[in-house]
Amino acid sequence: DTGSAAAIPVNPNYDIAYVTPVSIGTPPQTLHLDFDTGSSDLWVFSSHLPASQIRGQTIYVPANSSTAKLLADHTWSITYGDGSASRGNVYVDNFTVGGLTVENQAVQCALQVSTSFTRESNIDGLVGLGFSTLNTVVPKSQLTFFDNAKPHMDEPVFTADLKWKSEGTYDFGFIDEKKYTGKITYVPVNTSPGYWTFTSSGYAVGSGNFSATSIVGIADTGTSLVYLPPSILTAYYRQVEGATSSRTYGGYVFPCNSKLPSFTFGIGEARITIPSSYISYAPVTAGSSTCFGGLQSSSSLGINIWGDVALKAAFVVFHGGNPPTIGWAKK
Ligand SMILES: CC[C@H](C)[C@H](NC(=O)[C@H](C)NC(=O)[C@@H](CCSC)NC[C@@H](N)Cc1ccccc1)C(=O)O
Repeated sequence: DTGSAAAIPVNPNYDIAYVTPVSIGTPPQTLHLDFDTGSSDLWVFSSHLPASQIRGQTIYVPANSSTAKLLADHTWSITYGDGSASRGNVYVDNFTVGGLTVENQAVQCALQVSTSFTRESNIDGLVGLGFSTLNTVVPKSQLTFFDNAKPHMDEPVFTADLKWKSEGTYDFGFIDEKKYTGKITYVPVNTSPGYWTFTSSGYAVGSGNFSATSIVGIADTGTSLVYLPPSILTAYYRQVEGATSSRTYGGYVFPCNSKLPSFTFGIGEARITIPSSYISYAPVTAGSSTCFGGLQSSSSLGINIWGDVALKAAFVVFHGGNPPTIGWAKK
């Protein structure tokens, strides 16, 4: 089997996150979920949520699905790096993404979501595509959609073709040669942290020379920005007129009309270049002439994150073989 579905920016002006339409249950209920390689819970806004926590999201109503079954006495509770959180109970139901169906997929129904989820009216939940060891369901942890679908897939892979301010694609079970140029460079993945953790071979700022240095980080489709060690940030923003690290805004900001260099990172011998337009991320507040950078420091996270700002500069293959690997290509 294979599947292919759109990755749609939730906001027309800034790539805060991408959502993908999925069908759950019988008759199918369509929700728009944030496919997130940085976590492993599939959870949805549901009919169990208090109305006060719903602001325009589409909810999953298990009672309206003839194939929904409660997973009795199972609960979940998750927290994310940005401090957001959610928790609830668990059903299993039919789950379809772009024509690829998994029966008896664990669908975690929210009974409580934190305010940042309530505020994001275009995200109806998350589909965790990390390793199932990260799943928070107790007493028995559940498998991700990818782990459930893998045995039925033509190939045990999914690919991310995210795009700057436009609609991209997630493909499941096949690699679409039309979506990239040149060759795909695969590097090993360390699965023990539960994320798609890999080592980049170094970086370059603009047209400067390449600095060969190992950068261990995670490929996280559910994180908007790129978070890297402070020394790399200093090297980058030193080249940006008026750039400062702002305590007020919690990161590097600069005048929106400043000229920004591109940023290149290494995947083995290969090089992926993030255009400067991706790094001038957004005004700090609507209409401001001060912009927030798409590259920020990872020092407060304790982990480097290659989020959407980097992923949308490439075609990325999440290969779930034995052992798993991650592949990067230009496009
Ligand atoms: C503070 C929580 C720490 C980071 C840790 N949680 C995690 O690692 C979870 C699974 N993953 C995440 O918090 C991050 C990876 C960060 S590593 C510090 N990825 C998922 C996140 N972008 C999902 C999201 C999407 C939209 C809106 C908000 C959040 C834990 O539970 O211990």
